[in-house]
Parts: sequence; C-alpha cells; structure tokens
Amino acid sequence: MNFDSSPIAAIATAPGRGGIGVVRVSGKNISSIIEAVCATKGAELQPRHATFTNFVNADGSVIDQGLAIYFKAPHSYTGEDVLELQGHGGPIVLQMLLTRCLEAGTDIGLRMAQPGEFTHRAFLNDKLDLAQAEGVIDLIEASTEAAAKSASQSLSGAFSKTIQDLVDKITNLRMLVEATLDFPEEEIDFLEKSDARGQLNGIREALQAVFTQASQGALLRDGLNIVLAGQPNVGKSSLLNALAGSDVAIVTAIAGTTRDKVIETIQIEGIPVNVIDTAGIRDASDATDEVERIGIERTWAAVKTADVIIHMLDANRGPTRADEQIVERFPENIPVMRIWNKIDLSGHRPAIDRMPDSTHIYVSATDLQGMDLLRGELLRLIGWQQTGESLYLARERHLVALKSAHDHLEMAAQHAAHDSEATDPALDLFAEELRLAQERLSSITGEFTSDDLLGVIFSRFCIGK
Ligand SMILES: Nc1nc2c(c(=O)[nH]1)N(C=O)[C@@H](CNc1ccc(C(=O)N[C@@H](CCC(=O)O)C(=O)O)cc1)CN2
Ligand SMILES: Nc1nc2c(ncn2[C@@H]2O[C@H](COP(=O)(O)OP(=O)(O)OP(=O)(O)O)[C@@H](O)[C@H]2O)c(=O)[nH]1
Ligand SMILES: [K+]
Ligand SMILES: [Mg+2]
Repeated sequence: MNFDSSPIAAIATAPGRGGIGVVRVSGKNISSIIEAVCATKGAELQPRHATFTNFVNADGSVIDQGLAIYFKAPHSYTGEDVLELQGHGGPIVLQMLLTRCLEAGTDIGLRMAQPGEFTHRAFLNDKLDLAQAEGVIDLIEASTEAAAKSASQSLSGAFSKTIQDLVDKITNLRMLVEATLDFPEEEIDFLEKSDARGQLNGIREALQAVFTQASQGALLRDGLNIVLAGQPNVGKSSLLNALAGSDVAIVTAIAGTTRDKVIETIQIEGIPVNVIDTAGIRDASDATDEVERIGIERTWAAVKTADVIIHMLDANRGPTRADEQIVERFPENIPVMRIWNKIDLSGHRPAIDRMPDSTHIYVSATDLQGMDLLRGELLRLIGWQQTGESLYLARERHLVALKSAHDHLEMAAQHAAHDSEATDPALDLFAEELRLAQERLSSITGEFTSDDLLGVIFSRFCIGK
C-alpha cells in the first residue's frame, strides 16, 4: 500500500443518498483548496467554525451550497490540517465536489485517500492508539447495540487504558527485578522482600479478567454462522422465520421449496447470528429439477462455512436412513445440534437432551415452542456468559497477544518458584519473561507494530475513514 504523506481527499460519508454528505481533505497547504473551492467572499475560514458558502468550479459555476469547516493542525481528527466540505448527500454532487478538490489541489499533490488513511494518519500523529483505531472501524461495522457499546469502549480508550495499566504494573516489577540483577548477592531474598510473587499474582489475575472481557467481547464482534440443514419439509424455513420473527423465507408443504440459501441476521443477547436456511437435502434422483439439484449443492457449500450446524429432523417421523446419510457428510470439526421439529404433531414436550454425541432439542417452529432452549444452547455452545461487566470488542489479534502475555507470565511464575535449597530462583529468566509479556501487551495498543500489520489493519477500513 502506498502511504506517502501527500494531502488526501475522499468522500467521508456512506455511498448512496443522504441528507448531508461530506468531502474531507487532510494534509499540508490545503488553504489553497479553500480559496479555490469555497467562495467565502474573501473572508478566511475561522478554524473549527462552520461557514455557509458556495462550492464552486474553476469558472465560478456553483456545484453546491454547504458548510465548510477548517481544522488547523494539530487540532483535527488526523492531526493535520483538515477541511470538511459538508454538502448535500447525493452521490453525483459529492463526486463532483471531490473531483473539483482534486483538480484544485493538483499543485500541492492532493490525491485520493486510501481506505482507512485518515485514521492511519490520526494513529501516526498520536491522536489514537491502535486499539482505538480498531475501535473506530468496529463501531462503524457493529451490527448490534451490544457490539456498538463495546466498540465504543475501545474507541474511547477504556480498553487501551486497561492494557496500559497492566503494562505499567509489569514495568514496575521489571524495574525491581532488574535493579536486583545488578547486585547478585541480594538475589535470594529479593523475592521475599519485594513481594515479587505477590505482585506477579496480582498481575496475572488482572490479565485473566481482561482476557475474559475480551474473549466475550470477541463473540459480539464476530457473531456466528448457523446453517439449517436437513431433509426437505422438516421445517428449516419455518425455523428461520420463527427465529427472525418474520416471514423471511417461503414455507410450503411442497418438498423442495427452498432453492437458494436464505440468510437472516438475528441477535441473541446482542450477539449477531447469521441464520442460513438451505435447500432440503435429498438424492438427486428425487429432486424435482435442475434448480433444486443446484440448491442442494449450495447447501453442502454452506454447511462447510458453519460455526454450528443445525441438523433438523421431523420429530413426528423419527430418524430415517436419509438422516444418517446426511450426518455422515457433515464436516467432523463443526459442532452439530439435532433439532427435532413438529413436536406439536408428535406429542413430545419442548426439551433439551444433552447426549454424548450431540445435543437434541425438541421444538415446534410453527407453535414457537422450545425456541428459548435453542437460543440458550447456541449461546452455551460458543461459550457466552453474561458477566454484567463491560466487554471489550476484541479482535483475534488482541486475544492472541493476551494469551501470549499470559503464557509468559506463567513462565515467569515458574522461574520465581525455583527457590528450593538446590536451585536459586532464576531471576534473569524471570525478568526476561516479564519483558516478553510486556512486549506482547504493548502490541495491542500498537507500540511494537510492523508497518505490514498496520497496512493490513487500516486497509480493511472504508474509503474516507
Ligand atoms: N464532521 C465530523 N464529524 C465527525 C468526525 C469528523 O471527522 N468530522 N469524526 C471522525 O471520525 C468523528 C469525531 N471524531 C473527531 C475526533 C477528533 C476531532 C478533533 O478535532 N480533535 C482535535 C480537537 C480536540 C478537542 O477540541 O478536544 C484534537 O484532537 O486536537 C474531531 C473529530 C465523528 N464525527
Ligand atoms: N405442525 C407443524 N408443521 C410444521 C412445523 N414446522 C414446519 N411445518 C410445516 O412443514 C411444511 C414444510 O415446512 P418448511 O419450513 O417449508 O420446510 P423446509 O425444511 O424449509 O422444506 P424445504 O425448503 O422444502 O426443504 C410446511 O407445511 C410447514 O407449515 C411445525 O413445527 N409443526
Ligand atoms: K417445504
Ligand atoms: Mg425451506
């Protein structure tokens, strides 16, 4: 990715039509663009004040009327000089305004911004740390209120502060240990005097608490895919509609109704869950036509992408050979739940039965029985616990770093424990493990981060962010 320091411009608002749309420019010497594009009757823009003005072409013709706001470095989102042109939110008018800015900025090297480049600059200029920058995108992408709240924790710096507190505690302990290393004769009773083990235990407990909040939060961010699979007419589409609370998929008594997969995102306790309804599985020879056969192929493709497979069966009919054949084809590494549907016909009660091989749940999709059992079991399966604590919308990268820091602290504890008669505690190794733990934690806020990783993180943003 080409991240040079020339001034950049982009449409900052979502593509499509809206009441208002914003073109944003950031970089050095952008006052020439203000002069060219904003016909402010000679007056300069007062920093951080909205000024109503015409946005004009080189020949003086008016593109739009709007508000212009100038943010003088370093007091801006990016930490550079920023100009916001807030016009009407139409895709064509905003594109014309952007094109006009780029044309007026040729002299100063103005170019289109790369995805995430405004926020990347905010990071480089110390306006945000890496976890906060990730919070920006996670807030924009949040698909449930709970996810948005947790992303906001990251954006505001609460997650970073928690990490920084841990780093500070480790730093203090390291300073103690490293000071002692210079005076080897004191090593032996150092651990006692300074309560180094007590401090280490405190740090390990705090890290464990952060890890729990982060791994729970990660569920809010990632959500999960559940695929409804089974023979035709067992009630897969009916279950999708029951979970979604609306008629998303067509339901008929005709076997082979669903052809293409139908996806609906629901939420269970704030966790986004993509429920994927598929074509009922039966032998190609029984399928009515080519369309259904292709649909069944798509079912098998969808099954492979599942975090959890829901194998639906007809409780009124009981298991059949065809169901066994379906189960045999499920990938081994994906958890499967057996949902027995139509208990209103079979006389079963809504129930959950945890068998060694898999969990069986008895429901009626049309009578909405057993739905809470199903939702609860899905949450249990992915390890969701309601702690009531605020959660951090952690990414896999954060979880990996937390886990690695945890492992290094555990090694440190082992080195500190080597104080039997025979061996002295290995203080140098203790100190080294502390250093590694600290480094792993600091990578979360971006203190030790390669340009490659930054490129990967920011390129996943949208343009204009
Ligand atoms: N119009 C507009 N709305 C927006 C943004 C924006 O860039 N423009 N934001 C973009 O994401 C978000 C707000 N984030 C912002 C963060 C910092 C600054 C800023 O000017 N910071 C200065 C001054 C801080 C202060 O006065 O306290 C600074 O950090 O020095 C502006 C917006 C959401 N809403
Ligand atoms: N009595 C009863 N009927 C049900 C229940 N669930 C679904 N049905 C009926 O079973 C028939 C098939 O339901 P669908 O939801 O279309 O079944 P499907 O598994 O999606 O079928 P295909 O898309 O053809 O594979 C419809 O007539 C539904 O009304 C249930 O819990 N109880
Ligand atoms: K059907
Ligand atoms: Mg169906």
